[in-house]
Amino acid sequence: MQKPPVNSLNLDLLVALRDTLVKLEKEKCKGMILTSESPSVFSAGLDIMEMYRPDHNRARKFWTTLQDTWIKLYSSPYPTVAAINGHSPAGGCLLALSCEYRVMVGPKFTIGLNETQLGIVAPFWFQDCMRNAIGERQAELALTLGKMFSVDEALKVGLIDEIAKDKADAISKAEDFLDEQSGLPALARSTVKVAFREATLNRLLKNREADTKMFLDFISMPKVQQALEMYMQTLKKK
Ligand SMILES: CC/C=C\C/C=C\C/C=C\CC/C=C/CC(=O)SCCNC(=O)CCNC(=O)[C@H](O)C(C)(C)COP(=O)(O)OP(=O)(O)OC[C@H]1O[C@@H](n2cnc3c(N)ncnc32)[C@H](O)[C@@H]1OP(=O)(O)O
Repeated sequence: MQKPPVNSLNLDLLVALRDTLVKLEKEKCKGMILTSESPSVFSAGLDIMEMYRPDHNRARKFWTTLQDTWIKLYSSPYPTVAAINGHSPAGGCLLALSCEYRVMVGPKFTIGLNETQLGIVAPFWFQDCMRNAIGERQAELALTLGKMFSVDEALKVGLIDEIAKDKADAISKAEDFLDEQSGLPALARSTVKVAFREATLNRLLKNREADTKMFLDFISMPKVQQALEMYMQTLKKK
């Protein structure tokens, strides 16, 4: 990802990510490493400006493109690794959680689904991804708190799989994971992957329109708009 300054996921970046994932699958990609050009941010999550005083049609397109991107990434037949070389809140954490393996550069960055702290709610499929990675108990604690984990905490709870000392080390560890996968029969590998992920995927696939409506209704609430405005101001003042 290369959208300065913080790889916030706006409609354009989501379209680019989705189209890349579609292309990789078509071209029978053998494996993908998702990382960031920024030296300190993997992705700042959804672009707040897409949710603040939105145009209804654009907001719908934004959300359905996010759904498409997640479905493609989460169900990809080829192996995927997130080399998390910077902070990774909210939607950034979702991207990392949707890969099969996570290597994060330590020690100073943070990762987590922090939505509750912002007065918004992590959608059920964000929550499912966290639950699948760290288990029911830890996911409930993390999501109700909107907890941002340090790299050490993330490793301890199973949110990431390995710590790297810098980006090059993260890429090297990610390549080791892909090398291990490349020795396996591809169809057997992807069938097992999809079987593990099917229930989570189907939950969104069967409820896409309801999920979209919930998002549009939620961001239309004056209280949510106020919370987003205050949050944007805090970020800008900083
Ligand atoms: C009852 C209802 C039931 C169900 C609900 C149904 C649906 C739910 C509805 C909605 C759910 C929506 C889900 C949202 C998930 C998200 O992803 S929300 C986004 C959360 N992201 C964050 O909280 C991260 C915010 N950013 C940061 O913490 C820091 O920027 C970060 C640590 C990433 C980097 O710090 P630093 O390097 O110091 O950079 P700056 O903070 O100085 O930022 C640089 C400029 O970038 C702007 N910016 C940062 N983040 C965002 C962002 N997410 N969107 C847009 N813009 C962002 C920041 O303002 C700075 O701009 P400036 O240069 O000042 O103009």
